This record gives sequence, C-alpha cells and structure tokens, in this order.
Amino acid sequence: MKILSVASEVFPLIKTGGLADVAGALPIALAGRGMQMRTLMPGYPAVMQRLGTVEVVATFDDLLGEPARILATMHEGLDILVLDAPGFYDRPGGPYTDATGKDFVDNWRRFAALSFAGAEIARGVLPDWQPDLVHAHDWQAAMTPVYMRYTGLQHIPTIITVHNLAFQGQFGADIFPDLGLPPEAFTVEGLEYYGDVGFLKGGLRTAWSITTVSPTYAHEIATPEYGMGLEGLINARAPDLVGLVNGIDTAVWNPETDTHIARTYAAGSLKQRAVNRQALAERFSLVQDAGPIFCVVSRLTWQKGIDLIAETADWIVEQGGKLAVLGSGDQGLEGALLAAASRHRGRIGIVIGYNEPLSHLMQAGADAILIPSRFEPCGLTQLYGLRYGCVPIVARTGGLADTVIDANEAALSARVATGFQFTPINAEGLQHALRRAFKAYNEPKVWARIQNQGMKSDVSWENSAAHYADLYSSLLSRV
Ligand SMILES: Nc1ncnc2c1ncn2[C@@H]1O[C@H](COP(=O)(O)OP(=O)(O)O[C@H]2O[C@H](CO)[C@@H](O)[C@H](O)[C@H]2O)[C@@H](O)[C@H]1O
Repeated sequence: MKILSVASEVFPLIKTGGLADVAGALPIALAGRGMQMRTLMPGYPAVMQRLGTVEVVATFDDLLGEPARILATMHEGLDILVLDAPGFYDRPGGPYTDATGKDFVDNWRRFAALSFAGAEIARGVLPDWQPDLVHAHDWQAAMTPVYMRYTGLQHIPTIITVHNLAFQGQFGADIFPDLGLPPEAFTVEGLEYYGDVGFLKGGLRTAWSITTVSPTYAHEIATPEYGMGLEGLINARAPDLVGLVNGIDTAVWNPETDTHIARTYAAGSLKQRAVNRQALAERFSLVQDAGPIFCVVSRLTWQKGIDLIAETADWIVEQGGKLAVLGSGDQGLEGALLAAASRHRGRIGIVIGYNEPLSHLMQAGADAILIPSRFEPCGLTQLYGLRYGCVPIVARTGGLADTVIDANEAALSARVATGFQFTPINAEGLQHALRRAFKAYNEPKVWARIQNQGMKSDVSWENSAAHYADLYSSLLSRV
C-alpha cells in the first residue's frame, strides 16, 4: 500500500513539537507492515541544509504564486518529499514564525501551497509513484483533502489527523480567491467557517476519515468545553472519527542506548540513574540532596498548565522537592518561573529554550515529570517518562488519562500503577497529586515499583501502527 503523508514538521529534519515526532515515527512503524509511506514537507532552510542527495521529481512554474520543485530523498530511513519553494520557505525564523516569534503573515499561502502540492502528488505528478491514500496532519496540511475534494480526486481516500484542535488555521475570507478553488469550496460543506476560511475546518469536513491522538481526546472534542467551536462538526462526523494513541520511537528514546545521557541504564539497573540525576542537578545548579527532582519539558503555555507549576513552585520547595524546567513560550510564564528560580537558588532551575539532548537527560535524571495540561490530545513527554523511569504526574485529560495508570491504593496493590493523575486541573489538584508522590517517593520500594511498572508499559508504535494499518485497509476497501 502506498501512502502519502503531508506534515509541516518531521523529526529529525525539523521539530517544534509533538507533531514532528509522530510524523517521523509513524512511517517507520508502518514499514514493518508492508506499507510504503512517503512524507511531503516544506523545505525550510534547516531542512534544506540537512538533506543529502536529492532528486528533482516534479516542478511547478506557479504554485499559488511561486515557482516550486519537489525533491525526493531518503533521510534516516524516512522517504521524504521536500517542497522546495524558496519564496515560501527560505527565510529566517522558525517554520511558522519570524525571528521575533510573530506568525508569518502569509502562512495561509505557505501551507495552502504545501497542501496543493500534496493533492498534485495524489493526482500523479510524480513520474512513477501515486499514493493509494493520503494522510494529512493538522491545519497546515488540512487543505490537502480540500484540494482533492474540489479538483476531482475525491475517489482517493484521505485522512486528517488532529494533533491539537486549538490550532485551526483560520483566515479572513479575502484570501479565498487566491486559493485556486472553485466558488463552491467556500460554503459550509467546505472551507467556510463563521464567515472566514478555516483550513482545519475544511479538512475535517472533506477528509474521508478523521483521527485524533487518543480515545479520550476523541470524546472530549465532541464537547463544547474542548471542541473549540468545532464540536458541532466533530459530532456530525462522529462515525468517521477515531482516537488512536501515539507511540514513541523506542530507538530514539531508549535509556539503554541513549547517547544524550550521562549513563545508560535499564529497568534492572535503575541505580545507574543516579549518575544522570547528578548531571541534571549540575546542569540546573540544584543542590544534591535526597529530595525528589521534578522536571518539566514543555512549551510554556496556558494549555500545558505552566501557570499551575509557577503557582506551586514555592510549595514544592517547602516540601523538600526541587524543580528543573526546560521550555520556552509565553513571556509572562517564563518570567514567573525565572522569578521562582531566583527566589529559590539551588532548588529551582530554569533553562529557557529548546534543547533536544537536554530533554533526554531530564527524562533520565529527574525523579518525576510534571504535566498539568488543561487539555492534552495525547502527550508524548509522559510516554518518554514511562520509558525512562521518570514517573509521570499528569492532569487527568486526553491522552494523559489514557496512558498513565494512577497510583491509587488498588492500582498499587495490584502492581499496575505507573504514575499519578489529578483532577480538577488546578493548583490544589496538582498539590494533592504531589503530596501522594512525595509519600510514595519516601517509600523507596513503592517508588521503584512504580518506576518499574512504567518501564514495562508498551509505549511503542506497535499497537497504534496496527490500528492505522487497519484504518488504511478499511478505507481502501471502500474504493
Ligand atoms: N524546550 C524543549 N526542548 C526540547 N524538547 C522539547 C521542549 N519542549 C517540548 N519539547 C518536546 O516536544 C515534544 C512535545 O510533545 P507534546 O506531546 O507535548 O506535544 P505538542 O503539544 O507539541 O503537540 C501536539 O501533538 C502531539 C503529537 O500528536 C500530542 O502528543 C500533543 O498532545 C499535542 O498537543 C516532546 O517531544 C517534548 O520532549
């Protein structure tokens, strides 16, 4: 089976968040099941620099206003198609924002172009490869099924995966004439969204099937509380919606072989973690005492509940805990955390920025990872935590609820507990979970049992890849 995946970021070529991890790991997991997935992504400067040998497989004189080419290459086992369109992608900044962090004003055109190219590949513009099915990720690729629907390709199955409904790609109606679509695409059956153009809305309306990244989130987004205005549409499409929990790349995230950590270890040699713990404490200038180190690796945003961390930081220190935070994002939250760190030197350490190797050391050295998200479609850092014996303390929402087994009395005695969950999602809820975590931490046998059980959890792609493969097959059987 030939599948085209379309995504705006793919690890290890470029990553700003969890989407990249998933877009980079799923093709490899599917390869073992006889599926050939090629991934179309934009040629940002960071991507172009990393490419080895490329072959030009298609050219466009005018792709929504710019000349463009599609380059084919293999990169660390991934079959990549790069959309090389310098007018759209060759500029300083990140994938979506300029160097000052502001969204590019032409993001609608940049990602409509990506989607347009995806639809052209589905039409057969590559010399010897045409996909049987197209799988688009998030709003940046969501126009792919829209273009396919309105340009005569509706017979090819399409899937849109929602990694985060909060990001919808909504733009003024004035862009519509430049999208190269027939007028009927700007109706409630297509792109029209409260008078605007909604890229994700259009994808959700036109794709054959919708997936999101956990069963709980699939239920949640059908409610006004989590639906972000799209709950009506999500409900209407409920028969075509499924929640499939993400896996992680267990080769990249493997404490037995990880080259980013100070000492490798396995479930049977958890004592070796102490070396990583010490390296972590040094990196964050934390005192070396017996109190637990809680870490946070996250975008620093309201979604991720980082304000709850700031609110709880003093209390954690009072209880004898330490806090190591790696992340960047909202300036107010960065400021609040930096202020907490300067109040508690040696007890709270903050690194502002994005640092992939350091994120590995944190999972390998911290005792627990805090994830107090207000909503969390799946969450990956709790899965890394499980794999690394870094006990996850999570809000009971979305994929966090689906992947962590709360250490309540029953789960502890049945030896199935892998972490701590809390609700309501506020500072009191978090403190309550932390109180339970401190107690367990002070009973080394109990803590080790939770760590060990977590390390036994299946966080690989095996299960999910099988579900995706079944979904692809069932869609193809409808052709
Ligand atoms: N400062 C930093 N330095 C280094 N690494 C950092 C970092 N900040 C974050 N990361 C890394 O970025 C990734 C973030 O993953 P999350 O699951 O939290 O996803 P995110 O909210 O980006 O994505 C969305 O998509 C994913 C994938 O489907 C869903 O799991 C999630 O719920 C949804 O919100 C992790 O690999 C994490 O280690």
